[in-house]
Amino acid sequence: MRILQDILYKVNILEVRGDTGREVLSLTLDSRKAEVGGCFIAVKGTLSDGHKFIPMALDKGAVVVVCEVMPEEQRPGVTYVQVRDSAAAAGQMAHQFYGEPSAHLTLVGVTGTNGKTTVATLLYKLFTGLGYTCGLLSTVQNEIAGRVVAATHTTPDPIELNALLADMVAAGCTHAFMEVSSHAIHQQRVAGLVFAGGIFTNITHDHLDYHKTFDEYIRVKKSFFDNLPATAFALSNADDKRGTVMLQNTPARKAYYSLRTLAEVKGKILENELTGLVMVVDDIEVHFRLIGEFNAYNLLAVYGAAVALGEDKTTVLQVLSTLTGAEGRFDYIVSPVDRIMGIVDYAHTPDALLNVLSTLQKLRKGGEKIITVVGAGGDRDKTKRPVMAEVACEHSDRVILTADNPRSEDPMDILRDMESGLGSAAKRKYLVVPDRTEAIKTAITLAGKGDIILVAGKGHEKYQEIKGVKHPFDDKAILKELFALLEK
Ligand SMILES: CC(=O)N[C@H]1[C@@H](OP(=O)(O)OP(=O)(O)OC[C@H]2O[C@@H](n3ccc(=O)[nH]c3=O)[C@H](O)[C@@H]2O)O[C@H](CO)[C@@H](O)[C@@H]1O[C@H](C)C(=O)N[C@@H](C)C(=O)N[C@H](CCC(=O)O)C(=O)O
Ligand SMILES: Nc1ncnc2c1ncn2[C@@H]1O[C@H](COP(=O)(O)OP(=O)(O)OP(=O)(O)O)[C@@H](O)[C@H]1O
Repeated sequence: MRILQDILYKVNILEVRGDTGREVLSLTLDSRKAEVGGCFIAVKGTLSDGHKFIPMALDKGAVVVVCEVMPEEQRPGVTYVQVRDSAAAAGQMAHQFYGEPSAHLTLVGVTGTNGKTTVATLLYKLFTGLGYTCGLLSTVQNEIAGRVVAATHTTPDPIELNALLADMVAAGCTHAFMEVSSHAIHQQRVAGLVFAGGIFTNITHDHLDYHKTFDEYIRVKKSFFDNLPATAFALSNADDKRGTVMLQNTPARKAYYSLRTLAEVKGKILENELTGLVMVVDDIEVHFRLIGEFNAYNLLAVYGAAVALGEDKTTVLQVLSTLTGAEGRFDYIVSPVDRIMGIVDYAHTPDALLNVLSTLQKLRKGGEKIITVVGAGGDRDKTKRPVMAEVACEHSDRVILTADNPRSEDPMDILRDMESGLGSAAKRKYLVVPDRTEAIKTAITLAGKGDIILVAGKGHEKYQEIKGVKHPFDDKAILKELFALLEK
């Protein structure tokens, strides 16, 4: 039983009209999901204002309304709570409603433009390998002690988030690892959570459709660290230009990881091959199965976090050395004929694409060609489209520009935006093949023995979203099917 005044315990309240001693059966931010006996929290969103939907929530049986602006007319029998910030209230109320689950877990949040999924997934695998029962909240999927729960967001809304954390506590989890997107920080989806640690991977040009300026994007990410408790650790990448700024005002225990400078967690790459990485970490030489310099950073972040949580260094490195990464992140298959290497990677930002391509360039031994299949998403930051095409052409031997998730946009418009970034030198390198399956097929036709095909942008996704409809689509499965045809 949840009593309203208990759930409101940490909320900054301006005014209450009605009974706060009443029971609340459910919480929702969406009037369409309001239930009899439940509480509707009205939040001002990016498209509309939840306050408009208060009557709808009440018609559906809600008995409590939490809002920033008191409605002019109030219905009898309903409790109205006016708060300073309803998005923050949603986080704090959900945390109380679900029994403060994060306080019963060692919860670590990972934020940054790239690497969140890889780092959170590696942490989940590492701590599971160390013998703990763990939970994971990631873009690819959520996991509760090994049970997979589909993910809708990188970071779910505060109500779903706290419900998932409560499920983890109920399943006996002691640790939880979660991605914290910049949208989530800005919309206060993590308000009220008790973090044991926060990790910063890196920050580059992305999500400017939402955050408008790079400075604002940095400010939002930094606020996650500003709000960590003093009992938590804050671990940042010393080699990222903004790595120090991120931790500037955090009350948490600060530590840095680095491949290039002095830091608490110091790593050095000895070998970087298609078979894995050999690194020296804290004077111990280790072979890792993950590939590429950016994964060296991810591994250092994971190692640093485990050490900050008091785990034994040698045991951590032993388990880490056995792990593979997350699905669709530098995921590869090799064709049975001609040993063409097909790599599926979620790189959908210029920086991530550059990272993958530079990694591949460093890893090739001889004259293997790199053939890149890449597009850009519709209804998202348009400025990155020409840059993605430019990066692809500059760092590959051949490029096939194709559709990603065009969403509501015409794929040809997106492809034209991409082409606008290409000068005359690139003209001989690229082809435009809008159909993604055909584009992958074209790449295979162009590939010779030992060549590398990078299919970038969609990673683990199992669909392609065209005109609002999600069609089944799986880059890795298509590569596999087409590779099998080479045998016939
Ligand atoms: C732009 C954005 O982030 N939107 C998120 C936001 O919605 P919003 O606040 O803008 O919603 P809105 O449509 O303006 O409505 C305002 C309020 O009215 C309510 N409403 C609306 C209609 C109605 O009939 N009744 C009603 O009560 C809504 O529930 C909402 O509370 O809050 C919702 C609840 O938390 C999210 O589901 C929604 O995610 C949308 C679907 C989305 O696509 N978000 C993406 C961009 C996102 O969050 N991505 C990041 C990862 C980014 C990355 O790293 O790649 C993520 O963490 O997943
Ligand atoms: N530390 C890193 N630095 C730069 N690029 C990285 C790093 N780790 C992974 N990448 C690249 O970025 C892509 C996205 O990686 P990952 O999914 O781990 O990041 P993310 O932050 O979770 O992104 P998203 O929130 O969009 O899922 C990977 O497919 C990989 O190519």
